[in-house]
Amino acid sequence: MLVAGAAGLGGVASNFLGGPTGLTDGLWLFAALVAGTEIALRAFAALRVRSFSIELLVTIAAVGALFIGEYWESAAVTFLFVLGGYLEARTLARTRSALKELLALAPTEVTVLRDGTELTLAPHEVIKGDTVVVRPGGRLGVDGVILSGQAAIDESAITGEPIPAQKQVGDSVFAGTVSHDGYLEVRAESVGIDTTLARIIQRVEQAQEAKAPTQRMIERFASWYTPAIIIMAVGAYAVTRDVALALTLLVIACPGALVISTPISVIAGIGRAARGGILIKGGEHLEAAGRIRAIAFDKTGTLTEGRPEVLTVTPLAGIPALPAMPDEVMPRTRLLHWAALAESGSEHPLGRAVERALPADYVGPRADQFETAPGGGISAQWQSERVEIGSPDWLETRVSEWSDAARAALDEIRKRGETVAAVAVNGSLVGLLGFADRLRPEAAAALQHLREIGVKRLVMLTGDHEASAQRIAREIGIDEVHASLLPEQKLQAIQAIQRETGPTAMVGDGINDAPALATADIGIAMGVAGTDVAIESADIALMADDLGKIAEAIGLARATLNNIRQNVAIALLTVFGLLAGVLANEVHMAGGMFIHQVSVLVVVLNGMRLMRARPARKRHAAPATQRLARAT
Ligand SMILES: Nc1ncnc2c1ncn2[C@@H]1O[C@H](COP(=O)(O)OP(=O)(O)OP(=O)(O)O)[C@@H](O)[C@H]1O
Ligand SMILES: [Zn+2]
Repeated sequence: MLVAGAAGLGGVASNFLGGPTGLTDGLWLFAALVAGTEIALRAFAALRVRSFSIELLVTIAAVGALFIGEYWESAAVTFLFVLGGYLEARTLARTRSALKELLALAPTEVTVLRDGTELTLAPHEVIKGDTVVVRPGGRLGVDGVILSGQAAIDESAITGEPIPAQKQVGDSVFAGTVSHDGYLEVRAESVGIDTTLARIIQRVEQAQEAKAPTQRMIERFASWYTPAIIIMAVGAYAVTRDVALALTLLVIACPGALVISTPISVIAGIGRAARGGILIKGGEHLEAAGRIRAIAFDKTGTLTEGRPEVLTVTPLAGIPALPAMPDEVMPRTRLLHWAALAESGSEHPLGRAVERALPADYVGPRADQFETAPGGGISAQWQSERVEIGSPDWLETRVSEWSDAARAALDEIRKRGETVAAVAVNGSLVGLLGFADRLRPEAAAALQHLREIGVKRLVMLTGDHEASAQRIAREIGIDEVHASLLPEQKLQAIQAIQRETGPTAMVGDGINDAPALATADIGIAMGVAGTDVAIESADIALMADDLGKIAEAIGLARATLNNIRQNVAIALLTVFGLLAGVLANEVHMAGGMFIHQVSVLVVVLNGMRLMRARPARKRHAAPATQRLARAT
């Protein structure tokens, strides 16, 4: 590029100063050969895989110009093409690597405590299980769990959340985050390329390669457009007998700006989203997210915090004590013991709640075997006892009798809007538990915001009973509730919404909502930092546990779609404008190439604007104190 540019300029100088024509043309010929060889080689490589490239158009035009003695045109066209390609590649690389800056956030040195002495190691030298020391103001070099100490940790590198989260013993922390205060000892869980930060960046790079539907369409278009242009140029020559005109047509019709129009926006949009803690899995999902008209929410863990508490414990008459327990244990405690035994192998949030309802030092027996019924409950075997816990509807078919007293107790708990789980031992109902879960503090405002940005329909899908679902729906302002759904019924509900309203997103925890998440046009998982499965299975993964990020993701997706449309418009208008100019005999080859290359750069720069996009995000966050409380 530099040699061709220098030779071309030399030719211009020679021409201007009235040098011999031989010298002037010789310099331009030399420039055209230097810049053109590279273009011709690329055109040839593409032809070998039977693809008509833009380079082919330029090569034909440049060679043709040399044949008719237009050395200046040939030199200018080839040089401008190479220069434009270079600038485009540079800006594209800059856009792609913007995220890599995040990696630079991980420190280059980590302090590790081994056998009571402090060692300074490179992050990848840390071994899983090492104790890593983090001083106030220090950055974490590994993913891990806090062993001692507590600190306010700025996780913005991962979640995009500017407000630090208060973390204490047992909480997970991530490489690239900063401890604002406090001395921490952290047990290393993932190091080097296995950290959440490193994996996010890797995932984003893959996502940026995944083609959007618009991009595929444009590539198909270009594959017949290029040969069509050659035929058109030949036709133009046949009619006008004007070689220069035919060659100019080849140059100005280059689809360069069109081909880059979509990928540049997708790369920038996905990169921008990732910096806000929103992982979008590819151009396809970005486009789909921009078209969302309805959103379905799972209840537990999505609209609520997913940390239910046991509020009501209602043992029924005649509840036995666990075989190993002394007889004086109160019936309430007996019920909790049976429930904890049944839940001992379960991952369900209600199971965790039962565990928390018992004293921290309680160690009960664990089930020998258990079987979960998704959306129903869990059935466990311990020695000769069979214990079952689950929704009353599910358990009703598995117990011998459901007494009037039990029915009255059930209605009572449901009236308060609590989620009920019933417990049976060896086929007899022994008691009922009532649970309540706190709403996410940002839920109501986040849903309101989604309505404001034009999402037509917000729906709650839950396995829970109608009464408790309705209570939560009222409080956060969702008017459509589908309750008592089994996982496959959630899937059918999504299909119905898609038929009635159009493109639908589903927000869920991915535990028992996997089929519905997969069926929705976009599956969104929240609060996934550190959970591999959720990151992998969702179309959009939100690092932070924040419903407000959904509107932000949709806003960014729409901004990207708009940006793509602008780019396609710029590309097409340029080609048509140039075509009119050529037909009016105003535009010639070098000038045409110049304007064409400018249009490519305009498209690239327009795409890059997305990197700085600030989606109109309302801070509907709860006051800081409440948020800190939530994070602990
Ligand atoms: N392990 C369990 N322990 C106790 N109850 C359970 C268990 N699994 C399911 N249930 C009962 O089945 C109902 C539906 O369970 P499911 O897991 O489908 O819903 P969820 O995920 O808790 O709620 P949502 O669908 O709103 O997220 C629960 O409300 C509860 O009554
Ligand atoms: Zn759920």
